[in-house]
Amino acid sequence: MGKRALFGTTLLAAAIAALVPPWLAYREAEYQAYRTEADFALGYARDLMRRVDETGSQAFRGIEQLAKSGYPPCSAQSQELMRRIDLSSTYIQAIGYVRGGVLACSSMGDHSLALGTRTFRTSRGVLIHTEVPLGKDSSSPLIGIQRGDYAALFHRDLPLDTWTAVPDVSLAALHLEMRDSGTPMTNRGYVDRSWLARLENRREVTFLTGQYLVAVVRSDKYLNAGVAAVPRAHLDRRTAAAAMRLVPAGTVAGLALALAILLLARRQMSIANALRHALRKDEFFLLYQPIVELATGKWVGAEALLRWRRATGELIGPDLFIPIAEQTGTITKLTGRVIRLVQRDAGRFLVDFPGFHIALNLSASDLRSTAIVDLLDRLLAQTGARPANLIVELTERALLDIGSARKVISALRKRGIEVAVDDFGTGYSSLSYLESLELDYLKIDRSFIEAIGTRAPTSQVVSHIIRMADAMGLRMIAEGVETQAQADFLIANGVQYAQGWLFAKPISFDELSRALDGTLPERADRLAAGQ
Ligand SMILES: Nc1nc2c(ncn2[C@@H]2O[C@H](COP(=O)(O)O[C@H]3[C@@H](O)[C@H](n4cnc5c(=O)[nH]c(N)nc54)O[C@@H]3COP(=O)(O)O)[C@@H](O)[C@H]2O)c(=O)[nH]1
Repeated sequence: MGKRALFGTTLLAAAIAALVPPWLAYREAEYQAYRTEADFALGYARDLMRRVDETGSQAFRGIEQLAKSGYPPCSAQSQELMRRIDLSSTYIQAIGYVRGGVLACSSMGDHSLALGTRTFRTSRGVLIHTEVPLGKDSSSPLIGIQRGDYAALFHRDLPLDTWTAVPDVSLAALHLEMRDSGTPMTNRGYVDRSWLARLENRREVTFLTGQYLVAVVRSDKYLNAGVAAVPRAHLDRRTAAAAMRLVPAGTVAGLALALAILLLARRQMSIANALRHALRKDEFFLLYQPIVELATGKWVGAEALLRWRRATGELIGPDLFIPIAEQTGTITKLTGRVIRLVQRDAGRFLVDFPGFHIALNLSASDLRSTAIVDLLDRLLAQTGARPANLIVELTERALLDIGSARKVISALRKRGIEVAVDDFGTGYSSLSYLESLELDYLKIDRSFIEAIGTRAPTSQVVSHIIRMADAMGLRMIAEGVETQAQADFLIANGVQYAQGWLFAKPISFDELSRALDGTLPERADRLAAGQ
């Protein structure tokens, strides 16, 4: 990524980081306000439903008592029973005997009362008289429930009488079978009957519609539903109050995050600048970590590992600067430098040791063009080494751009330079993905080697990786071998090569060369021959 692009990306990331937390805080405020108001609405609807259910229960109990009493209708005993039922109930206003749509006698006495024409028959055979006319007044406050020959009357508003504290909340109890027509059994304020459809098969539901937050609760006992509709203004006020608490905290978090991104980017950019300076000042050098053939213990190669020593003497590890070099586009220059350092260190060493190899790490950017192949060709030409003296290590991440990777890998292998997939198992690639590439070695990541013989969840992974590499015909190099037990396990499981502190830490080329003296037959022969 170029300097400008990095700068732009950083600013964009900082802007997003600054805006997202306050936005999330506002969404959280909306959610909390909705939950609170929805809980209130549900509470009102549930309470209304409980009262309506109790009204129905009192009506049906009274009617059953009268029907089972065996007293002749409107007899003195029957009317006495009606009065007792009426007095002992909290909701019933009157209960009586119905003849031809008229309450012929009731707990109020002998005078008759027409039940009106607005009557609905439920599927359970109950008649609901939604407007029982009281005298000349057509807007009757009474509602009647009739089963068989008896009916109980109620004051329509009785189940609503406790909600004086929330006068603008609409409330209604509706019979679920009344559908499009019919008056609610009881109601206050605006209620839309179509809201019932939102219940579907649920027992209760809350939702926002138009100017209301609505709760609908179905009765457990009867075919009724209670509805409570809270005006949206309540919700808006509660959202604003919650936002006043949460958004400032979100804003602070957002600004802190944006600042952290800017500081991190500044640090990255300063390291990137320092890297460019270091390249000019030649502050890099290589260490080589031997790669051991497990069956013989022989050093058969070494991985070149880059180090940066600043003018101050400070040593910086590749874990810190390689990722930044990759992000800032300096990595191809660094790889070029590594190749020149190998050339400088090894000289004609690889001609002397044709069986020895140097492994080089490449990054994703190195694979974008075949220029890397030309650099390696030049290294071979200038050192007199054979292609088999080089192994190229590619991380799974570098292989993500499979098109470019395939092109470079193919060019390398055509020359006889072998290719290893590095840090295998740490993410990114799938088996089928790897199978589609021509590879020679699979390096088993240190994290899996560490887990050998432990109770770590990944302890079994290494066996799977070994089986998989075998099946793909790949040779294996285990990374980070630190104990003899790990080495024994790897030998027993057929892993051919390893590197790690058990055998040797990364060392300078001079140390490598000295340590190899006499250990390789080539060098021993030459020494014996006095060359
Ligand atoms: N693109 C490039 N990447 C490079 C280059 N040089 C190094 N790197 C990558 O940086 C990562 C860290 O490397 P380093 O700090 O050098 O660590 C290596 C070994 O020192 C370490 N190691 C080896 N054996 C052991 C061990 O037994 N225990 C232990 N704790 N650490 C051990 O592992 C690193 C080697 O890893 P790998 O390359 O995966 O084989 C690292 O990812 C390097 O690849 C470069 O020039 N270019």
